[in-house]
Amino acid sequence: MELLQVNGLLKHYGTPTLTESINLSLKQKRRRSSPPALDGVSFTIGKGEAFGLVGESGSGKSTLARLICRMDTPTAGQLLWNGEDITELRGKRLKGFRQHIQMIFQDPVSSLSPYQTVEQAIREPLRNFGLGSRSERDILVQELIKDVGLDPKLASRYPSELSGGQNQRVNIARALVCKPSLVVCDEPLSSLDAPMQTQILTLLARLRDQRALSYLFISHDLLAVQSLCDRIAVMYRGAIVEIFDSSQMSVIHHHPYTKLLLSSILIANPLKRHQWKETETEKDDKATSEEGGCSFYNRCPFGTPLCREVKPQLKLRERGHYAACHELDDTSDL
Ligand SMILES: Nc1ncnc2c1ncn2[C@@H]1O[C@H](COP(=O)(O)OP(=O)(O)OP(=O)(O)O)[C@@H](O)[C@H]1O
Repeated sequence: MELLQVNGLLKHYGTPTLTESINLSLKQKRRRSSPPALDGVSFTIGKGEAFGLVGESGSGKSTLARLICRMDTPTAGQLLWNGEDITELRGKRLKGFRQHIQMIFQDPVSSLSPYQTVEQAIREPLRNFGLGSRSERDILVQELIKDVGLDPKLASRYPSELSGGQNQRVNIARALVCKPSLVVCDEPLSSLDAPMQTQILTLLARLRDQRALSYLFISHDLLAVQSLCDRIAVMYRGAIVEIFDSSQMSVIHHHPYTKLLLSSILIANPLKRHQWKETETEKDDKATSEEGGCSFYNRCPFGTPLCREVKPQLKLRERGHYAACHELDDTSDL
């Protein structure tokens, strides 16, 4: 059985409240309701699996992370945890569930209280969830400090007295102290320099093996995701446009948006990376997903009238490879 099953998640932030809607005309309502942050997202994460999520800024990655951790509720859709529906969990049951999914955030310093030492920050979740006796907590905290590669002498230091990498290790220890099954890592490398990114990636890989953890690993960096994850999902404008095994990244026929992401890795000069974006101006600006077509149509060099009219569905192409693209329909039918 899958650890986590995400079924058709929809999140709409821009919907006017009931009172507001009464006073708005239909035209005003249409203008007020922005496109959904998540538009029917479905995937699964297996036990012990590292599942990567990539996509540009604003594509809905953090929204998805927050919904999975039940820090926010979806507008529609379903979340199953070990087969149990957790979409509507409330109160004590929700608090109990939170122990099983922990999150690591982008900014290691602001994720920690400036008034807590390393030791206090790691111990806090144990107290919140009422786990272990005082001496058991002491042992767990000391073990974790060593396990995440921190010098035990740093235990009494505050975040301002540590480097970014050391603070991120504290966040990782804090996330692991309650022995979660799934850790959601939301851009955990992006505020670190390159050597530190490699160290944290290596640490996450080791901890996963040692503790049989599952990860939802979110990043802009496709290579970092490939190095850690078993499978990769690519998000564009609130939808998953492709899912593939990371071992297949260099051999499969990708969705055009993934090709664009891959080209940004392969083309060293940043000014030459986004040449595809210029196609936006060559096409009818009104032809967007709002009218039912492919949301990538305006940026896609392969777009056809069918892409403008009909939204492509995420379909199985070959073993482990799903993509939402009419162009790939043609190639897979060959
Ligand atoms: N609390 C909120 N209220 C209103 N709109 C929001 C809220 N949070 C996110 N959004 C909108 O939802 C969309 C998705 O945002 P989200 O932060 O999930 O994207 P992201 O892919 O994580 O971006 P980034 O990589 O920059 O963090 C964006 O259009 C954003 O403006």
